[in-house]
Amino acid sequence: MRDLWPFVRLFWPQRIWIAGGLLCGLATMVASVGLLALSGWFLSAAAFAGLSALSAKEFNFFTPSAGVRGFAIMRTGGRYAERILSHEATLRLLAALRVWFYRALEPLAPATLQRYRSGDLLTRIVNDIDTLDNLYIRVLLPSVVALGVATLAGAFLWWLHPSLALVFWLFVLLAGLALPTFSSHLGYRVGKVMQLHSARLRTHIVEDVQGLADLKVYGAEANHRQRVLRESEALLKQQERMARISGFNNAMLTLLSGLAALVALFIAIPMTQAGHFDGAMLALIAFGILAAFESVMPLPLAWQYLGRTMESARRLLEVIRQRPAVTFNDQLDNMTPSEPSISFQQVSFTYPAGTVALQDVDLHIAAGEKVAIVGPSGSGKTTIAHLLSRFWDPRRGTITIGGCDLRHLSEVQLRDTVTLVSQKSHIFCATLRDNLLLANPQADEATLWQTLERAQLHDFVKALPEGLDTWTGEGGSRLSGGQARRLILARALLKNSPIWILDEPTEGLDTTTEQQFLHTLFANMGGKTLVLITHRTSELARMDRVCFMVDSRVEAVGSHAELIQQCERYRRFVGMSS
Ligand SMILES: Nc1ncnc2c1ncn2[C@@H]1O[C@H](COP(=O)(O)OP(=O)(O)OP(=O)(O)O)[C@@H](O)[C@H]1O
Repeated sequence: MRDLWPFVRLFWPQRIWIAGGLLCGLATMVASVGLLALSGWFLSAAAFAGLSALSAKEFNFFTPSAGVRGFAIMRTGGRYAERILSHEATLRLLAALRVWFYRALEPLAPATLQRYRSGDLLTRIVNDIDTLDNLYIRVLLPSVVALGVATLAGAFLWWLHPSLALVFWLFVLLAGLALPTFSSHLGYRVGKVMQLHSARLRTHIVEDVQGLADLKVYGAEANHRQRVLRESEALLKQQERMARISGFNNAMLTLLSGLAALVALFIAIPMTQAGHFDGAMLALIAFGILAAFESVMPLPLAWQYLGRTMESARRLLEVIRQRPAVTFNDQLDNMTPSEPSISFQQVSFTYPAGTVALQDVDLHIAAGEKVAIVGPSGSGKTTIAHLLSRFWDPRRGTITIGGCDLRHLSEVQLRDTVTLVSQKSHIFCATLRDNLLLANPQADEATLWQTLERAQLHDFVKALPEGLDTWTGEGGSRLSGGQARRLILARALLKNSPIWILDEPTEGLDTTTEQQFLHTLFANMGGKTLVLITHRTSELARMDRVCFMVDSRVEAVGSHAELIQQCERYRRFVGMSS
């Protein structure tokens, strides 16, 4: 239950809508009970009155029929208002929950979120948050309405005779408390397991759809289909169990409401004979009890789904209670880097999984310098880019930009100073314009076209029928590799930060496109500081210096020519024999 408290706090801003929904729900139910009870009494009383001409003449038809009409109108109006208010409350709660969860996710990206599969995260954001809806619409609303109706109906029966109220409350307690407790006990585990299977099923499906091309190529579709089928069958089994519990609940509820009316009649009949009230009141009591039980009907289902709701709450909290790999202190924006120089002093870093990625790295890059970082695969090059972007902090040592420790810069300052372009840079499934404006939302039309010109994309975009409003497709799938790289470069140009880190920006491009891309890049560098991480050796002579990394350490730093002269390993790395 503790897991639900953080979510209950999110309900507070929507209290007006929630309270409105609850009040209208209660009014509707009271009107329903009143309508059925009064109608029953009216018909019976009219029948009794019709037995003699005198009593028929004296019988007041108008007040009860006005009451029946009044209750009918109140029930219809109340239901309409209740639906509107509770839908409004639910949608607002959903929006608040999604925004709250997304905000909590942001500081966890990218380091901590690597632990989760994308399908799993999607399920948490969509399904688990939807399931939390149950808390208001299926638990809170029916519970409050049932409590209100049971109190009011019981008070009325007490006024008729206390024993009638006691019988009614006894059966209400059985149906509204004992049965839900029992079914929540039965449904708790089933609900939990059901939520788990449904999350797994979605994760598998998302993953399989993403990797469908590879599954086809390797003929592994059948295996993966089996995996989805197995998960689907496991989910169906749990759904079947849940349906059986629901069926049992419904049967018990009908039995208990019938028994309550029967026992009440059993007590009330002698009272009519003793002259406590007339015979028509028997219809009012029986119909009133049956109608009041309708408010108790949704309770077992609500409690039965509580397991599912709590499992969803647990899954959401599990993600957002993770500690971010880095925390920015945005109070610290009084420190400003004096110049775009970079310094790594004795920096060591180990990934949480235990892989040592950097050891005692010392590297100093002057403002405006262009430095390539090269080395065998796994030597720690990308880790340098990630530490400079503060996706992680070093375990030991200090990284400074313009003399400021990276940990003393606010996030805004750091992002304004350093732009990271990598082969994994994401192209959003949106228009070309949206993808560009991401870097600078204020950029006007003329600036966008100038930037495209600088990135050599101008002619391509101009020839498109929809120009800047052309859709890029998922991950830029409607663009060629070279166009996608240039779009990412254009985005970096729009950002115009003084330090650029490019991690394998030409990966996957053919030599001609790569040359064109690098040409565009160098033409646009101006006085920026450039850190270029690359496997390609063709451009190294154009760089001011090269940092050669081997086994998580800096092996040598110098100009390409110097390293060729001085470092045997470097010579071998660039493919030159000594
Ligand atoms: N997120 C991560 N979690 C755990 N280990 C990681 C992670 N990223 C990288 N590593 C490990 O850290 C080491 C350095 O990786 P890094 O990506 O920095 O190397 P690299 O030189 O850029 O390699 P490549 O040239 O293949 O891209 C490798 O052994 C790698 O397996």
